[in-house]
Amino acid sequence: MLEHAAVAATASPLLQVRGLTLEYRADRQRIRATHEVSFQVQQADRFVLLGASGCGKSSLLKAIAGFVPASAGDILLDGQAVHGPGPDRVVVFQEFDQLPPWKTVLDNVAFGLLASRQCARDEALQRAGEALATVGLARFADAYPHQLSGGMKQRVAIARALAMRPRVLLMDEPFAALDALTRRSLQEELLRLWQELRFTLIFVTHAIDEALLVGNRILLLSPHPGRVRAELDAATFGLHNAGSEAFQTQQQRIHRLLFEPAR
Ligand SMILES: Nc1ncnc2c1ncn2[C@@H]1O[C@H](COP(=O)(O)OP(=O)(O)OP(=O)(O)O)[C@@H](O)[C@H]1O
Repeated sequence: MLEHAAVAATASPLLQVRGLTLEYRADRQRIRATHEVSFQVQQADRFVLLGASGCGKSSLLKAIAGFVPASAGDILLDGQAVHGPGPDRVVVFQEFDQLPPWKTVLDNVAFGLLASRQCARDEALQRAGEALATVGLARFADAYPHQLSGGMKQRVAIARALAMRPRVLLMDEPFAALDALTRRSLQEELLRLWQELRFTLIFVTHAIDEALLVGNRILLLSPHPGRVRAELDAATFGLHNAGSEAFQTQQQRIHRLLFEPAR
C-alpha cells in the first residue's frame, strides 16, 4: 500500500499549467500573451519554453512565479494552485542589475533567505557562502556587484536562487546579454550544477541551440498569442553532441516547427 502511494507520488507532476490564458490591459486594450497553454513539469526536468519574440514565454514564466494572474486556466505546484509569488519559485532574469549594488556579493546571495524569513542571519550567511562556492565565486564574497563581470553577476544571481532551494528554478533568458564564450561557459556551469543538485528548471529562451543544449524537454510556442505548437524530448542532445549533424538536423526541424505555418 505504502509502495503504491510512493509510486503515485513520484508519478504526479511537480508543476501543472492547465489551459493558461494570459492577458494584459493597456490603453483600454486587451493584449493576449498566451492562449490556453498546457504542460506539465516533472521533478528534476530541465524544461525549456522556446518561441519567437513576443510569443509569451516571459509572461508564462512570470505567471508561474506568481507575478501575472491567469485570465483563464490555472497553475498547480505540488497540486496546490499558485496565487502569488513564493520562495518555492525563484526567478533569475537576464538583466545584470538584478543585484542591489550596495550589498556585497555574500549579502546579495543571503538576501532572499533573509527577506523570505527562511532562516536566521548566521544560517543565511552560511548557506550563501556554500552557494557562492558552488558557482566558483567564494573569493568574491566581499566584493560589490560593480566589481564583477556580467558573467560573474549572473553566477551570483544563480547562487542566490539556488541558496533558496526552490521547488522550481525559473530562468528568463539568463545568458542572452552575455558574449558567446561567456554564454557557453555559463550553460556548461548550469548543466554541471544540475548534475550535482538535480533541481527542477524552467528555462526561457528564443535560441534553438540553447534550448537543445540546456533542456531535456522543450515546449515550442507559436507566435503571438503563444499556443503550444509541439513538445519535444531533447534528452539525447547536450554538450557532448552540440554542433553534431544530429544536433543541427534537430535545430532545423525545430526551426521549421516554429516558423512554418501550422498545417
Ligand atoms: N506588462 C505588459 N503590458 C502589456 N503588454 C505586455 C506586458 N508584458 C508583455 N506584454 C505583451 O505580451 C506579449 C508577450 O510578451 P512576453 O514578454 O511574454 O513575450 P516573450 O516571448 O517573452 O518575448 P521576448 O522573447 O521578446 O522577451 C507581447 O505582445 C507583449 O507586448
